[in-house]
Amino acid sequence: MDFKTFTVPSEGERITWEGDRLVVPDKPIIPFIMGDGIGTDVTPAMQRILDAAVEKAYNGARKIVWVEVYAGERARDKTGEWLPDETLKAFEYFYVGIKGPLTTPVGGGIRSLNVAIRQRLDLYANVRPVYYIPGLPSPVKHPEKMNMVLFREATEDVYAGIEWQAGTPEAVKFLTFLRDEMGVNLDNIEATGVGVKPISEFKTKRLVRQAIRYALQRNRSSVTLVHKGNIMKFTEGAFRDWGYELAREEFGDQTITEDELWEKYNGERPAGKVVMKDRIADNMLQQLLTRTDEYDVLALPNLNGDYLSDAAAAQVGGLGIAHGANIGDRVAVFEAVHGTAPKYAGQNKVNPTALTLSGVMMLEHMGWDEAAQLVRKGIAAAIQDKVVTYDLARQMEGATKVGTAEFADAVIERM
Ligand SMILES: NC(=O)C1=CN([C@@H]2O[C@H](COP(=O)(O)OP(=O)(O)OC[C@H]3O[C@@H](n4cnc5c(N)ncnc54)[C@H](OP(=O)(O)O)[C@@H]3O)[C@@H](O)[C@H]2O)C=CC1
Ligand SMILES: O=C(O)CCC(=O)C(=O)O
Ligand SMILES: [Mg+2]
Repeated sequence: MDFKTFTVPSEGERITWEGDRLVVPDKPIIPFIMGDGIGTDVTPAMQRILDAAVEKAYNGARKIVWVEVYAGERARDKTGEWLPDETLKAFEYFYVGIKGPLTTPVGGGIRSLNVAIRQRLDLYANVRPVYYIPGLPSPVKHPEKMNMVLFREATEDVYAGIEWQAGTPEAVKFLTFLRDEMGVNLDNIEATGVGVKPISEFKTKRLVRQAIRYALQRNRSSVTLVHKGNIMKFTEGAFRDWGYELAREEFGDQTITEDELWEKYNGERPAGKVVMKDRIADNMLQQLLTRTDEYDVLALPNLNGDYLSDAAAAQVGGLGIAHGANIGDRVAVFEAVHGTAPKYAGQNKVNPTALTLSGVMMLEHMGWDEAAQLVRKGIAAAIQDKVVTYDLARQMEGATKVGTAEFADAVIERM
């Protein structure tokens, strides 16, 4: 495969698939996007930590061969485009990659590149684990009760980008159609913006399938469908109904509903079965705080998943810790939950843990569990020793506040 915007390193090899198995060579080529804003702070720190862990775990027999692919401001400067096709092709070709955050302007300008990457590579499950690492500061009394994995649908919902600005001919045409042809009671058509929220059976079911499989493989107790289906009946309500339907159709022997749990099993979950629940999203946001340990795996439409990920992360260290992955059927691109935090860009200040733990998810996806464990150990020890970046230091007593690069050093020393 020929690329013009970057040179494929001669040293490494490509990760491939053999049937259902990911085949990872000893020197896999991993494409990465540096990211805008704090991307240039956290991405090199993450790479340094992962490199040290791989070196230590395999005594030099394995090595990640990084290759920068371009998106966002660096792509615009280099190629004149925000998201060159080649970048998407690189992720498709190399199958596993990682990205720093990319800026999206509010109210106008380019559409989200982060969303575009997920949509165009069909990375439909945005997976975000949220759990407590001992020693993390928290605004709640029992942060250790938090242990959830969010499966957020990442290709549709209001993120599909089907919307028109107030006063444009498209908005007026669409709203006039709704009023005149569909009988919708609308006034002020000339001064109304409008967006469309597609939620489909196929895309809901494939997301819920991944969530249930994950729960079964890891003996997690429940999968909760989080929706606002009382109000958005045919989108979020349908998300709930299709989720339950999928569980019945494909996992009938391995899942039970909450009603069955109480009626048939007296509240005692039978071994090997996952309890399917659903909650309305506003209630779920308070239950994150009040009944934290009653929730395990969550499956959510795109917008709910976006909101809930940051809210849940706040209970266990915040956005400096929150990590994740975008997983499709073949390709996976790992990324932190946070954005570009522009006010801290280039200051060697922010926490690289979120992107580094996303890198740990990448190592585990590759089957490099020994290296992943070393990184987890180093991060846990640095937090225990209270050697942390500003975000955690400001919530702790007796912490040693360090910069991004120095935190990476502290992790490496403790691996
Ligand atoms: N996937 C992606 O690439 C994402 C991109 N974005 C984009 O990022 C831009 C900025 O978005 P914004 O809403 O400000 O959200 P951000 O997540 O970028 O930042 C919000 C706040 O979270 C804290 N924070 C974020 N990252 C870290 C970190 N690594 N270490 C410590 N603290 C951190 C900071 O808090 P404090 O101020 O309290 O110190 C920061 O001000 C927007 O253009 C948005 O579209 C947003 C989310 C995801
Ligand atoms: O794409 C963006 O700019 C924001 C996306 C976001 O907040 C997220 O994916 O969590
Ligand atoms: Mg978000």
